[in-house]
Amino acid sequence: MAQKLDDTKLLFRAVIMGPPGSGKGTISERIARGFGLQHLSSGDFLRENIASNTEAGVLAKTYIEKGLLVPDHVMTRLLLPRLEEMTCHSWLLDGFPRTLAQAEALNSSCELDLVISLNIPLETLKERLSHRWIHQASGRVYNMCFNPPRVQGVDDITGEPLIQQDDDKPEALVARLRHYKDVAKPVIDVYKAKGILHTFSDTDTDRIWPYISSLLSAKIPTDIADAQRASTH
Ligand SMILES: Nc1nc2c(ncn2[C@@H]2O[C@H](COP(=O)(O)OP(=O)(O)OP(=O)(O)O)[C@@H](O)[C@H]2O)c(=O)[nH]1
Ligand SMILES: Nc1ncnc2c1ncn2[C@@H]1O[C@H](COP(=O)(O)OP(=O)(O)O)[C@@H](O)[C@H]1O
Repeated sequence: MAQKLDDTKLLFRAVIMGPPGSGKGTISERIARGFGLQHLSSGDFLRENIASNTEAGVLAKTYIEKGLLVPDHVMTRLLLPRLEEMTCHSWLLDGFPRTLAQAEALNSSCELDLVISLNIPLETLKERLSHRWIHQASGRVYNMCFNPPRVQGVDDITGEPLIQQDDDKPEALVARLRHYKDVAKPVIDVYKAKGILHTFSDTDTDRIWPYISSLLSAKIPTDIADAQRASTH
């Protein structure tokens, strides 16, 4: 159950996991909008740190540029203090934890209520990522078929050009997916053993979403969702 802080406030802490392209970012945005959870994306947070040249950002950049995961101690040093600042908020973590060591560090700092795991077929992932374009500065994601920008090739908010990432190319993607599976399996096993794992399998985000939405509606009382929405907007 959600952690009780005082008589009026309940907090809800969730994690969303899934391979690259599984729709974590897309679903996280819907959850943030619909249920008022603060969306915390490790990728966005790293990009912010890189853009503002923090010590951790400079270090993380050297790994990301090589297509590697950022070391666990760098990730936990970055993310855990951020979570500690959010003691009064309900949140949804996207992209963290990715490894068993990160899951253990998170475990010792807070109690999770729910883990959503997206299980999407390989062919679907390849197809989606080959159509993915992003606005690099903000991390905003588009898909030329599923959610195209209003003007082709241009970010809706800033009007700046969109780019396609090298690691969304098919050869790089297969290696990334294999790596994801190896690293994520023990993390998924931990959450399964805790009884908080919910796995969703389909080729389509729009078909998965109603199930996630009703799960969250059952777990997050309406008044809490309303209060969270009011405090995040
Ligand atoms: N065709 C199609 N595309 C989708 C669907 N759901 C998401 N997408 C698109 O697929 C791409 C990947 O979705 P994201 O939400 O970025 O996935 P992610 O899991 O956050 O990906 P990473 O950032 O690589 O971890 C984006 O271009 C989405 O717009 C869907 O149901 N159908
Ligand atoms: N929890 C994490 N542990 C290690 N590295 C991470 C983590 N989250 C993000 N990263 C690094 O940041 C990069 C960008 O992350 P993200 O935007 O989630 O994109 P993707 O899921 O496509 O790899 C990752 O490829 C990885 O190098």
